[in-house]
Amino acid sequence: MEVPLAGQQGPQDLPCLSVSTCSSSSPVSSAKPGRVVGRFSTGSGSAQLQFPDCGEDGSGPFDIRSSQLFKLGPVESLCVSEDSNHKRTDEKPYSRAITIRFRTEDESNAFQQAFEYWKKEVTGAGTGTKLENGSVLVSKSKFDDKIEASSAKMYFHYYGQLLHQQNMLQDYVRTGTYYAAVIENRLDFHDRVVVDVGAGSGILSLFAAQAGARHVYAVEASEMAEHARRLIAGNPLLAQKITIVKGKVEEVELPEKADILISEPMGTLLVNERMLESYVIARDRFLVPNGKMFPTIGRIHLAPFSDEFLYVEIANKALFWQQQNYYGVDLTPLHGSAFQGYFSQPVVDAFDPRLLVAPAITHTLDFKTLKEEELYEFDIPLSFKAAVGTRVHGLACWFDVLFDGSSVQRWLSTAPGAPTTHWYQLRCVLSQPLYVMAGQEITGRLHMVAHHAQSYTMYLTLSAKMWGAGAEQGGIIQSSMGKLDLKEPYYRMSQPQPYTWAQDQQPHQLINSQEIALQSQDGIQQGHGLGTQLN
Ligand SMILES: C[S@@+](CC[C@H](N)C(=O)[O-])C[C@H]1O[C@@H](n2cnc3c(N)ncnc32)[C@H](O)[C@@H]1O
Repeated sequence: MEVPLAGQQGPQDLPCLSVSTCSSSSPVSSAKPGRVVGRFSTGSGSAQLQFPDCGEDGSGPFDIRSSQLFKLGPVESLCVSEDSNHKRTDEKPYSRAITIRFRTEDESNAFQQAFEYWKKEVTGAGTGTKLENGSVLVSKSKFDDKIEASSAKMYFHYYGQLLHQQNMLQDYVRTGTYYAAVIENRLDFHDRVVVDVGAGSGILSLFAAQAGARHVYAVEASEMAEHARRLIAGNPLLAQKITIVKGKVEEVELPEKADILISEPMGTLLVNERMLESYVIARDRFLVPNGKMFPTIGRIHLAPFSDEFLYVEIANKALFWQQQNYYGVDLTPLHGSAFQGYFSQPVVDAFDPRLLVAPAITHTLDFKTLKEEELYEFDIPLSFKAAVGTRVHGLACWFDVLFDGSSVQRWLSTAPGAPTTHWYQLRCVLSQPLYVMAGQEITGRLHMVAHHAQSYTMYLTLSAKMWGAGAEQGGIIQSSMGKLDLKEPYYRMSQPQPYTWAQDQQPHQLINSQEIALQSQDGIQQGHGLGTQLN
């Protein structure tokens, strides 16, 4: 049903079936039972919603700027409003609520759209403040301040499509681990208020409801919120416990605080997409002090690797630009840039852990205490001891997250060698490899700087110290640097995987010999991580 959008000043009437206050289940008095009109208008300098057919007993007027409309079901909504007489700070600020019933789902959707229109366009809420002279002072949300509008548009468009939600749902390592973490820790959910941060299809909200949550607020900014609404309505035993709230966690208001947050905010290398920042903002906005977070901590693991085949593959991509007679044109002036360009792409694929040259180091992010700003720019100092003598081609990275439940602690791991997830692993390949001897120290730094396109620029330095005769004179003999864009990964999953491993082969044996055999690895599904693909 199309909503006839109101002009800035003209009132807009929309039909409802009945209105009841939340303190009583009986409808508030109406002139003609079964014929109630919800009127959106501007009055006393602000946008209001009222029900002129009803009496004064709690049905309005509502100041739309400080009100929220939640869909309780296909033909039922809840309108909660901040009480303007509210003085005490120790009470929940929303103290007035009505339930609105509609004859049809179309009427309900039209009302919802009108509410959102009046909130955004007429009051300027969410995008700015309406000044007395009628102009709007734009004060964007924390999300809009950090993220380019074009990036956000593409991002939420991507997640608004079922096929991409399906890709995540079909990662059974991921979804199965979430399910186990929730159901095995049902004590943490039973009779608790839950907020699902970035609910997508609503799957985690449904898990939380299965675990006995008292109520779940499923916050989702993309159009997927509409699909989630339908999915949840189609599971009626759980639906009554779940409210979909369409909007960004940085902007929406909820009627109560959460005892526990659940979310899947992890991107490639954990931090891609910058959704961890939204998770932390949701914690500060919605979680009770000492409330639980699922996941609770995240860890990035990093180790040097040796992969001659991968290195040659990347270096060879730029060979095209070495042609001196491409239809009579010399392409070589661009060879250097193309070469650097290919090495600026982190490689996403599943690799054999025996390519690692040293035990991994770990960088931990504690979601319960992490500050949002700490994710804008951070440094991971690197220090390894090579287990073998080999060429080091770069840094391999993966992550895991912990669900620190009261009953069971569960890890979701994306490590090489562990069951493959849609995140795979990530490798930063250096254009200048280092040669190391067994036992040699490799040091360096990974400096991560967030950018406005919901990702990071990665600055990697690796150095190998002097080794053997004359080493006591000190000094670093080799150093290699790379600048990579986490938003522009090279998805290599569909490429032939180069290594075959004999059953009895020990780690690093092949690294020493650098024997390379071709093996096609069909059937690996393309993953996603922000860039051309997400998460
Ligand atoms: C990785 S998906 C996870 C979806 C779902 N929770 C699941 O586990 O299948 C992240 C979801 O969060 C949503 N999202 C990302 N940032 C958000 C924000 N700031 N506010 C609300 N939703 C957000 C995206 O649109 C996307 O649907």
